[in-house]
Amino acid sequence: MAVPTIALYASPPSSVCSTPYQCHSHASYDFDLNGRSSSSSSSTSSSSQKSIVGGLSSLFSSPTVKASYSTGTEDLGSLWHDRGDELSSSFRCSSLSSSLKRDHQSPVSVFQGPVSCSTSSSGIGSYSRSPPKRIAGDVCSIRSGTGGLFNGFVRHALGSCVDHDPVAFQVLDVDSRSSGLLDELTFNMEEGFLESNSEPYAKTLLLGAQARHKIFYDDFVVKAFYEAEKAHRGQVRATGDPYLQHCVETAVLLATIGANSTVVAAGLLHDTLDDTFMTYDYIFRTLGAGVADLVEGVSKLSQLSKLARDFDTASKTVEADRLHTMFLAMTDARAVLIKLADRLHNMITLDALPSTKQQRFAKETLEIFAPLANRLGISTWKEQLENQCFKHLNPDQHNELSSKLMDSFDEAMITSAVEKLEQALSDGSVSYHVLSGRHKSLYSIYCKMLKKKLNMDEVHDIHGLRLIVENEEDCYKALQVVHQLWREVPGRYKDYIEKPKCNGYQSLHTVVLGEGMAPLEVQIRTKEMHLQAEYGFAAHWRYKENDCKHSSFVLQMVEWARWVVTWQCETMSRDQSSVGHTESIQPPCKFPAHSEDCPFSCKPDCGTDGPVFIIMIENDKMSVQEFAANSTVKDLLERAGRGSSRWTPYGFPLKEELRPRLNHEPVSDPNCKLRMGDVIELTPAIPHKSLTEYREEIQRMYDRGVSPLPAAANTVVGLRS
Ligand SMILES: Nc1nc2c(ncn2[C@@H]2O[C@H](COP(=O)(O)OP(=O)(O)OP(=O)(O)O)[C@@H](O)[C@H]2O)c(=O)[nH]1
Ligand SMILES: Nc1ncnc2c1ncn2[C@@H]1O[C@H](COP(=O)(O)OP(=O)(O)OP(=O)(O)O)[C@@H](O)[C@H]1O
Repeated sequence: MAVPTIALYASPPSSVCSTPYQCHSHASYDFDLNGRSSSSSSSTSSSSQKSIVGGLSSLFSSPTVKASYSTGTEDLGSLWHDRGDELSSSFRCSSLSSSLKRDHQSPVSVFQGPVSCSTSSSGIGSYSRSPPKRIAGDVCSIRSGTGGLFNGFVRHALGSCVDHDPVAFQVLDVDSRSSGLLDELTFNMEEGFLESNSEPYAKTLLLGAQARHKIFYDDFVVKAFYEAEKAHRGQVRATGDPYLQHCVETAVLLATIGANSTVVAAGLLHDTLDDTFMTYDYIFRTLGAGVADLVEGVSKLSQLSKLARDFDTASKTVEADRLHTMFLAMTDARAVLIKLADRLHNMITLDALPSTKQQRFAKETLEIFAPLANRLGISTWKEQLENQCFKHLNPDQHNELSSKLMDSFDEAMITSAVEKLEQALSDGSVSYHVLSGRHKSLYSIYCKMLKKKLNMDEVHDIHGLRLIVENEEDCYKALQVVHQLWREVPGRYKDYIEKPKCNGYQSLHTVVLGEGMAPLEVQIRTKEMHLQAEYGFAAHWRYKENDCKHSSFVLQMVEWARWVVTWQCETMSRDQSSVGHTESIQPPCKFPAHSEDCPFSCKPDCGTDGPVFIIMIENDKMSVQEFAANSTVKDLLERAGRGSSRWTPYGFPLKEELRPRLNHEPVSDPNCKLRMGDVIELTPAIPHKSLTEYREEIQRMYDRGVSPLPAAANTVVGLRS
């Protein structure tokens, strides 16, 4: 019997949806890696190409049959080493200065080969099925080049995958390892030594990871594992479990979404810079720049997230939004993936912490990390993060809702509905690309009930199916099949094809009474409509964040990060044993660019470099501020009311403690340009009076026997020294 498409969601991405697929050439999706639109059509090939629609949506969709990895992580019990809170609450913690340095922008490729149009024949996972009249796939092209709209962002956010020097591109990362370029840093393996000297539990942990994902057999990953073991030896989490367990679980989560060996290795070592004596240079020497840069990126994100938590910055929507953007833009987007995996495992094991800390972490996760997962399109992580937060922040509502849902929620109903619809479509000779099902997450149900003032029975999309077909005509044919198969719920049919929503969203929606008369929402759309719904201006994350006002730069930046991360995971899931891999990798489709006249498009007047977001700390308050590209420290000081004619490059305060600090170092040149993710700490306000005048005033007060005004004394920092 054919395995239903729905089963794809239960499997790791190495076997995710593999329905061969047609990725249409479409003018509005034609975009090169540097953001330049072009009207050339995609190249085609008859060979199997992973479905952009099926693959991209299924890779990160919530599992219909519960994902196996979530059970795995929970099985391992509760681990928590509350590093965040052990750091000094001041931003002057020692690791910050190292993690915030402005170098090491290593051009590490996200991909493992040159960008080209050649066709990969691999990637047909074991869960592929044969839908009626399957539609053949073709391959989309992508061009490399330099310059263009997104360069500024892309360089920061995506590493070299957009530094498209095609020559450099070919020698980076895993290919470079295999071609021997980095021989001296990699496989003079002391692995045997490490292994024989490791703690006994280490072997068990490694075997456990290998049982869950084959990437843990990769020599490079095994080497990283033993390095992590060595670095964290003796460290325990709050539960008394070895710290290494957390590193392994983080790496398993990454492997499960299809991350490659570099990312998984960095996942294993993600805490080493902050929590152990391991240095950037050591990681660079033993595992290469790719891993070292990622670990450093994660460390930077951890520091910033801690700052935000300490200052409660993210509770304000605008600031939270800037933080999300900054996180995506300041570092390789893959570092964000690692940070998300780290946070997800920490949330799963949150019970080990005292309740006040549980609250703080849950709040921060809901404000920062769940939206980030949503924007990157990793909905399984987003849902798990939100559900965990919900459990800790609203335990009563969580308990009430989950016990109610026990009665109404029916996993098997979705599987069976998929099978029935599949059969009916086959009988009616309606072809389709992907048929998928999902159940709504507990937190999403809760939010919908709150927002629309509904009780649970009135939420009609707890069980949902989505059908992606070739063209509009098939949408309506499929709708008929659905309505013949199940009874329609009156008033719930919506034709967003004939009347698209104002954001351009198109789809047919209907609610029918499925098995046991439970409502079942069915969405039917073409693959172009689906691409817009996932990646374009009607993207689901924007639909969900409709109360946020984003600049078009930010919107498109998120689209880019999401698209590239998805691409990386898709391609890696096709070839998990990536070391030595030489086959060229191609993107799953062209970037879904906006049409020329699209009101949501990033207009050229945004400049090629978008805004920069920085963190400003002033008088014990932290804010995330947006500046135009090329702004300087001086601009920031002026905005903060600290502009001073004295602060020319040559007239900057001599005393270091009077100067603002940029990433922990006193600024020596006010014309220094601001960069995404910079942390600027302003010294207490410099009084307008000269220091001499202040000294004299204080001396006079002292002479009169009056103590100086506390405020004044506080502000005159120079007097303290
Ligand atoms: N990506 C994307 N999805 C959308 C958009 N609008 C609706 N959807 C999807 O379609 C589902 C149902 O939307 P509608 O039929 O408009 O229903 P509604 O008015 O929001 O209310 P309900 O029927 O109660 O869900 C949503 O839950 C989303 O999954 C959109 O603008 N973008
Ligand atoms: N009927 C459906 N079939 C398959 N997937 C769906 C269906 N409806 C939504 N999804 C997908 O499920 C994921 C979770 O969506 P969720 O149910 O939380 O929100 P929503 O249905 O889009 O919004 P809302 O709660 O506002 O109605 C998203 O990726 C969404 O695209």
